[in-house]
Amino acid sequence: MTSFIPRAVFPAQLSLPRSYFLGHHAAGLSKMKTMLSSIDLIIECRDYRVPLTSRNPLFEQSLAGRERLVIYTKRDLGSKDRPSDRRREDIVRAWHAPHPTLFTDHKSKKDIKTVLNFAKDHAASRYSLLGSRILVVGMPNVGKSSLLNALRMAGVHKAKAAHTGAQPGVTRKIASGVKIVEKDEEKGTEGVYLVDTPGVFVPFVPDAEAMMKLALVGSVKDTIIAPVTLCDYLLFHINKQQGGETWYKEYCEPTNDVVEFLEGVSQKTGRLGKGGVPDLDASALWIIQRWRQGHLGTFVLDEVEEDGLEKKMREEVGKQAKDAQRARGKARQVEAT
Ligand SMILES: Nc1nc2c(ncn2[C@@H]2O[C@H](COP(=O)(O)OP(=O)(O)OP(=O)(O)O)[C@@H](O)[C@H]2O)c(=O)[nH]1
Repeated sequence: MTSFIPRAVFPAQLSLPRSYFLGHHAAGLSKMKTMLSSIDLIIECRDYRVPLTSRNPLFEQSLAGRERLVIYTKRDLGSKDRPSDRRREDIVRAWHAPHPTLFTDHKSKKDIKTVLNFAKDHAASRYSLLGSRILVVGMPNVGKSSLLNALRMAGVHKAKAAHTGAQPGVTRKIASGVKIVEKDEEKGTEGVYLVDTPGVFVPFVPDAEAMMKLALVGSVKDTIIAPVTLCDYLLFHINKQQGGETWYKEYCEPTNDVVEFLEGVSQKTGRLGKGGVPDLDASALWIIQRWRQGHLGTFVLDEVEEDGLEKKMREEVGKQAKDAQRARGKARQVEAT
């Protein structure tokens, strides 16, 4: 029996859209900037599965110089607490130093308690008559509202205050602060309030692969990239994981062919169109959702290396320089006409 060899590279996707910066992203960001003077701490949420691709230079520029806690959400979808997971987390922590970094699963009481304690200690370290105000920012669908709800439940035992959903763009407006820690008269501390914000997408996605990663983790609406293409990219990643080809054995033999894979899924799950023809789009969307719920392996899509963040920042600077050069060129053309 020949052993299965996964694809080493994913074919270039030249026609894929590479922008998703919407009106409410821009509006949310400008509103955030106007609020900064009344904010004591920023919690920047990032998706655990894309620690590099989810870096948003807009937050770096707008929130620079502010105290920040970086939280990697959805840890349950990317980690199994293997030594390799912990090594990766150490690298990511070092990237953000001196900003502190935490990793959370919104359903883990322990993780939520850690964030809550951080917020309490931070508030206690600086007295403010109005209480401490924390702004929660991050890419669309990263789990900001879920984190807020979990902190509120753990801190003041109150039910959901923010709407959550599986597609990006659920939060469209900046709400008023939601209490997560009560005022404590004995300790002389005021309450802690969290301000939820709309997700803000990156202004420019460097390549098609980054766009597919952001779409897979749910930062981009599912209508933007063809489901079969996205599922093919997911299959590529599943096959790269140790033993990944066995995770879909109920649908088909190990394969690098997305159509063969999706035909197996269609047959097995009854996703068939007229005349029993496999419905590949519906099967692809279903598989992507299964992965997002943690049913098809838990792994990270980005390569995490010690100098990874530095490389990514150099790319961003290079891109900004190119944009500036292009803008100067255009300005010269206009002047000459
Ligand atoms: N498995 C898992 N799912 C999570 C976690 N946090 C959030 N989610 C899910 O991710 C989806 C998006 O969560 P939201 O809290 O609505 O995300 P958001 O960042 O507020 O989204 P926008 O309003 O689009 O900016 C929901 O389906 C949540 O249930 C987590 O830690 N683990």
